[in-house]
Amino acid sequence: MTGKPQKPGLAARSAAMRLLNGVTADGRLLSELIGAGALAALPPEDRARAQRLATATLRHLEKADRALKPFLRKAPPPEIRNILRLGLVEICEEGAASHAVVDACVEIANRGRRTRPAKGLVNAVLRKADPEAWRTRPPARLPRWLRDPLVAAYGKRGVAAMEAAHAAGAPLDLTAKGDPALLAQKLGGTLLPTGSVRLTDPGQVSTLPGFVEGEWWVQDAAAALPARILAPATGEKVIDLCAAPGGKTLQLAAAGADVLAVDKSADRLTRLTENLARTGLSARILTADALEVTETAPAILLDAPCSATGTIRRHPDLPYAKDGSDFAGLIALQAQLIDHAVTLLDPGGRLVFCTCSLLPDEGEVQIEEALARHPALRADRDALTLPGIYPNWITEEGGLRLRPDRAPMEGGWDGFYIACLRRTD
Ligand SMILES: C[S@@+](CC[C@H](N)C(=O)[O-])C[C@H]1O[C@@H](n2cnc3c(N)ncnc32)[C@H](O)[C@@H]1O
Repeated sequence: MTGKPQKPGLAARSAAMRLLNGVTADGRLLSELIGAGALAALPPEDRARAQRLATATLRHLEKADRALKPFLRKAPPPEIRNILRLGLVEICEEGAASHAVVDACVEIANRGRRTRPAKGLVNAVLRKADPEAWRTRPPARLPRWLRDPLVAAYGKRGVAAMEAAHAAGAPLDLTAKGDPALLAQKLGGTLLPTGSVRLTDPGQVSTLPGFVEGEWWVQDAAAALPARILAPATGEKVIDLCAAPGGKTLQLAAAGADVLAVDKSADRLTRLTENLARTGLSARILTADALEVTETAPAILLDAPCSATGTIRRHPDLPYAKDGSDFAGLIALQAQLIDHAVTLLDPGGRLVFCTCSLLPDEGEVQIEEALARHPALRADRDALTLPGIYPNWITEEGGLRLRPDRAPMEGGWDGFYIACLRRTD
């Protein structure tokens, strides 16, 4: 071995910095960066630590920028700003020992040609980190490109409440293959009124009892609702048009439906196949563009590709990796998929449309326009009446609006929009 031994925690912090730069400078999602091997060279504990640090920094990014502003005469270059953000969040939010974080951040700055000149600044600023003052600051605001349309839809107070929910993060929700009450008991979790099992401090998911045996799968409580709303009868044929990686397919199969799971991504369908194998459930799988499906069914689920803005509390990188420029294409595709799904519905059949989005263009507006285009469809409000769902969450056009700040139970849920459309001709 040559060279000085690495300071403890430095490898994880350096990797977290690379993740942070990849999101904020290159517009890549954490999942893409990690999937492409960004953490592959690290031992498992450093990998977990790097991911946790990068995620925490992104979750509190705008709050960190506001806290740093008084100490900076001018905006620092992006890489230095990210070192400051990371250090501040680790001290103030993660409760790490200040001197260790300052030393590590100075060392990280010292290692880069472009960041070296700023190591004195990093040292001086991070020494002033004040966890007490941090606690009194409001949560991170969303970037303007996303905040503006959300304020237009939900008002400033609504968006501030969502931002508080994003800052709080998310618990782990599971869907049981069998009896959820028994699963809640077995894992010491809480059974939510909607039927999901919630764990607040789960540790590593794959080591929880029943994972290997396929007794449950990870699925946010909001994401578990579309299949419950579709409520297939035993043996009923259901087409799941955008199915992978398969959380909803598993629910439909567990309910005894005869499921055709369609997705155009072969890679994502591999995960669906693995999930079916682990849980011992079955579905027919079709790798295809949903727009080319010709089979018909009395029940169709369309979990359309969308902005995923409802999942920010789990994926705080999203507001920084994206800028909304690809959303118009997604919104147009959603409308096309709805129109095609309607042609596959048997007379009297039902189509459940959903998106994990907070944007009305991918929910309320989409369904309002679909109802105008298809006079034979009606929105089935009764299908949305489930335990744990408040009547005032039902929207004017007859859909269900779920928001991260809107939940009676401890811990909130993801943002989602769900509507059940029935063919009346
Ligand atoms: C929101 S995800 C589905 C999540 C899934 N329903 C679940 O519960 O695990 C959207 C899916 O739509 C798929 N997709 C996008 N465009 C498609 C198309 N034209 N035809 C079929 N699948 C499509 C994507 O590959 C992605 O897997």
